[in-house]
Formats: sequence, structure tokens, C-alpha cells
Amino acid sequence: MISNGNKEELLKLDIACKDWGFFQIVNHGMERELMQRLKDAVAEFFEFPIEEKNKYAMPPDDIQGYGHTSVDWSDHLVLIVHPTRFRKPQFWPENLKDTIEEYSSEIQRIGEELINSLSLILGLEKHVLVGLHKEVLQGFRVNYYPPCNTPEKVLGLSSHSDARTIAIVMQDDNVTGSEIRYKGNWVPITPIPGALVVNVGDVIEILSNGKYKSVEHRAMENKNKRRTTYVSFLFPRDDAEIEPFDHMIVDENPKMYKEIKYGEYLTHMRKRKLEGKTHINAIKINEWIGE
Ligand SMILES: O=C(O)CCC(=O)C(=O)O
Ligand SMILES: [Fe+2]
Repeated sequence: MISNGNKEELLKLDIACKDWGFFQIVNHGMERELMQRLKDAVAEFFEFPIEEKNKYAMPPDDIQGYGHTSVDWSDHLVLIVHPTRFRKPQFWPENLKDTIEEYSSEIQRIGEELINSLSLILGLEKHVLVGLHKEVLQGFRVNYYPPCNTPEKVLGLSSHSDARTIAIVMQDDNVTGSEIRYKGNWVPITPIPGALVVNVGDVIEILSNGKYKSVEHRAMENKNKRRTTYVSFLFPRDDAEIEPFDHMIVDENPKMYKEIKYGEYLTHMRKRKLEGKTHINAIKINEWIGE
């Protein structure tokens, strides 16, 4: 893991965020046993009969709970896990709650360390970025992709960029499916056992005035194998103001994005379907099509 302040590691992080927007971390300090425990408990949950899973069903006007994507071939469970006052315990499956609690507190530690490193590569003091969040919120989303007879005809999850600060993803070890768009091609992310995949979200792209990219990604289906991904999103409080840092705006790279309250950005994004980078493009200067 990037130890804060280690110049060589920070340089690697800078390159990864500029070129790819994605990287994998290995020495993150999360116990392999805890990672496996979460995988086992989630597998148990998705194998429950539908009536059992529907006890946690996402109501039409909510973003938390168990549900299905409308156009894609996957199910999900979505929870806000941090801070605790935003939790809705009615959506926390009984067999998962203790493990999610433990896993998400490790993710909070790892995620805040990563945000501190991003603060440093953005040329700021270590804690500036966390401060700008007002509070670092954490969402947890499990994506469950069942085996599919016609994997070439449907997607597990349509192409999108994440509207968050960063996403930290645990994948299955032996199944592929995640792909990122790199120089016009779709590149699979090969799982490294025990590693966590990290990707830069729209918030970092906006704050860095486009230097670090929130890269488009999608999930493919597999014919004979199911696949599960465990995605933790870190993001600012709704009232945090998001706009490019002054020092990232230079003559060769004029200000690319308008200032926006994070909550407003999310509201605007939720009105649109998942489609590449349309949300962030909408707040680009000269392209604003919001309210
Ligand atoms: O499951 C994957 O491979 C990607 C999931 C993802 O991008 C998301 O949930 O935002
Ligand atoms: Fe994503």
C-alpha cells in the first residue's frame, strides 16, 4: 500500500491516476480471512430464495436495499454504511451485517489513506482532501452476475464512470468480467488474489481539473460462471462544494468544470441512465445541461 509520503509510491500513483484511472493495491492490511468471510456470507445471501431476499427489497423511492438493474443482467445489494446515522438497518441482511460492519471499517481506513495520498499528489497538504469532503461517506454495493447463456448479447453492468471520489473493489479470484476503457479499447482487469481494485471517480476528475481520469468501465457476463463484485464507494457529504482547485487551472488547461454542490451533482446524475461519462460531461463548462 502507498505509505503516505513515500515519493516513489506517490509517483506511481500519479501515473496510474493520469493514464489509467485504475490500479490494484496489495499491501492494504485487510486480512484475507475477512475478505473470504464476506465473500462466503454474500454467496449465502444470493442463494437464499427470492422471498427471503425480497425482505430487503429496495423501495422504488430509495437507493438502498436489494434490487435488480433495469437493463443489465445483474442483481445488487446497496447500503450506505458510513457514517452510521445514514444507515437503514431494515436493508441489512441478518447473515451479513456483522461481516459488512467489519469489512467496511477496514475499507474506511484504507480509503481515507488513499484519499490522503491523492491529496499529496494533487499538491495539497495530506488532510485537505478529506476536509473538503466534510465527512467521508461510504456506500457498499454488491453486484451479483448470474451465469448467462448469451453473454455476447447482454452486459452485466453498462458502461459508466463512478460519480464518487474513489471506488474500492474486491473481485472474485478466478472469474473475469470487469473491463475498463483505455485508449478506445476495452481492457479486462485480471484479478490478483487478495488485491483490491481502486478507481478514481468523477469527484477527483473535477477537483484535478481533468488531470486524473474517472475512467469508463463495465461488467461482462460469463456463460457458465457466476461472478460477484464487492464495491465500496467513498464520497463527500451533499453540502461539500466541488470544483477544480485553483492551482490545477493553468493557461494550457483552463477551468473545465463548474462549481457544484456534491448533492446536486448526484441528483442530476440519478436522473440519467448509466451511459459512459454523460454525467461529468454535463457539468463541463459550455456543456451545462442541468437545472
Ligand atoms: O462489477 C464490476 O465489475 C464493476 C462494478 C461497478 O463498476 C460498480 O458497481 O460501479
Ligand atoms: Fe463502477
